[in-house]
Amino acid sequence: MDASKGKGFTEDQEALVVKSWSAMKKNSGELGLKFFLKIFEIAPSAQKLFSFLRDSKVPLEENPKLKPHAISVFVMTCESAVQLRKAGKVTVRESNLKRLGATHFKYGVVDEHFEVTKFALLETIKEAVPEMWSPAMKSAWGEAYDQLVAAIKAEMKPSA
Ligand code: HEM
Repeated sequence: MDASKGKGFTEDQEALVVKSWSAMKKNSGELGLKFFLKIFEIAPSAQKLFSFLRDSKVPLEENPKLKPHAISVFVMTCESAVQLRKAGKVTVRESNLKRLGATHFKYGVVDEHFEVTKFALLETIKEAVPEMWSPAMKSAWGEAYDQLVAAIKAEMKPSA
């Protein structure tokens, strides 16, 4: 293992993330919903951040806009695992990263929300692929998520 490469993110770690995501992909809608319900169970106040939940009369679990955000978190964390191994850093296109930073800043997302979301993400994966789950898989997803969040946070400032 060469720690100077990929901030220590190894081929094995990338493979663990990619393998589990391939197994989960077909159920991503259902998983995405479960994932966000977990976040709101731990941190009910996080619901207030989402304009489409605030202004909506349909029950939370029926809101059609919730799944896409949940799936974005899964997909982008998985992509960040691939990038970490290949490039040693998260390489979401800069314009996208700037937009993501600005959006999350604007909606008032804070460190605690990212923490709760990490916990819920790992729990969701553990329940989705129990036969694959391992401490190594947990730390691979956790690290890919942390690095992605660090890149988003670095751009969390008002948009120009
Ligand atoms: C790795 C972590 C995350 C990723 C990849 C992510 C991704 C995204 C994406 C792609 C959007 C669409 C808007 C845009 O592209 O600018 C978005 C919007 C948003 N995200 Fe996230 N997000 C993450 C974490 C979080 C967390 C932890 C929260 C709060 C619990 C959150 C709350 C929001 C809100 C409130 C919006 C705006 C939704 C609206 O239109 O009302 N995000 N996010």
